[in-house]
Amino acid sequence: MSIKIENLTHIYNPKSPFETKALDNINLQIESGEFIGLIGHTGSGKSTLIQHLNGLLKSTEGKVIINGLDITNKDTKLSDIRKKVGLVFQYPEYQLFEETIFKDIAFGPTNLNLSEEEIEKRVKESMQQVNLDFEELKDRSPFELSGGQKRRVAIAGILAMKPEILILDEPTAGLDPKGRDEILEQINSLHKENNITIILVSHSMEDIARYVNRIIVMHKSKVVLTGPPKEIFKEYEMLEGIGLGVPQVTDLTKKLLDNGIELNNEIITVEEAKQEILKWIRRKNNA
Ligand SMILES: Nc1ncnc2c1ncn2[C@@H]1O[C@H](COP(=O)(O)OP(=O)(O)OP(=O)(O)O)[C@@H](O)[C@H]1O
Repeated sequence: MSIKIENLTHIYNPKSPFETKALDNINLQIESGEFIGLIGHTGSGKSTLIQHLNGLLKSTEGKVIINGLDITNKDTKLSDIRKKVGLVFQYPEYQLFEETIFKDIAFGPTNLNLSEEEIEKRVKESMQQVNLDFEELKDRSPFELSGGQKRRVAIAGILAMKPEILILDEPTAGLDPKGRDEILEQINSLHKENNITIILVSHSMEDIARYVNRIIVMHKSKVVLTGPPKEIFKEYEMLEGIGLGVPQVTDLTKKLLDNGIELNNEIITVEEAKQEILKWIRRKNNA
């Protein structure tokens, strides 16, 4: 499913002393199957933007078009859109409420009036997708789980709706490095295996650089950069200027380059850096 955003502006508390323009004339096109990293400093407008993608917020001006359908049009049935656009909020584990993990994940599919067999199939599948053991966990309370496991239950609940667009707002917030890597790997597999459109909201360039096809950078309610990670990281000074920076390994490479060590300046993973440095050492030894 594709997303087109045209001249989207959102003002909170208009015409009051608390008026805030959270989105200022946003224009974006996201193609079906893209894996997007949406990044920006706190308060830049990321959460406001994603809430427009399934009609949770109403635009002050502008349009949001999902697969050709204008969801800002008052005649569009938002319930149909919400079945296809799955939104995982920040700290989704706080929204778990059922007495068993099965019931929690089955909540969305049950509301779709699916058969019991289909609901069970979807709960099993979505638990597998986030690496949770169905037999071991289905009858347990979600509240007995660790923070990372609770988050996976919450994500499984959205996956069980079989969304065609999956939006995750800071899915790694508050997790330890291992938990962060696991969640990101699972999201990456979901993208590879199902080719759904994914939008991953993050503060961290490190988190998204390895996985996404394209980065959208927001700053002060506007989209200021968009492109593949390697292109975005060339805008080093601008990213520093808006408090985002680049992944540490890209930063290190730049510093080595500035000091006369000839490396490819498009490095975004530790593995790429390792290979480039080894090549440089070999060149040096052969000279
Ligand atoms: N419900 C609201 N009412 C009034 N102002 C709001 C509301 N939600 C957000 N804002 C304001 O809109 C601006 C954008 O906020 P938003 O939450 O979209 O940013 P963000 O980039 O998602 O930030 P974070 O990374 O901290 O989640 C901020 O100035 C914020 O204070």
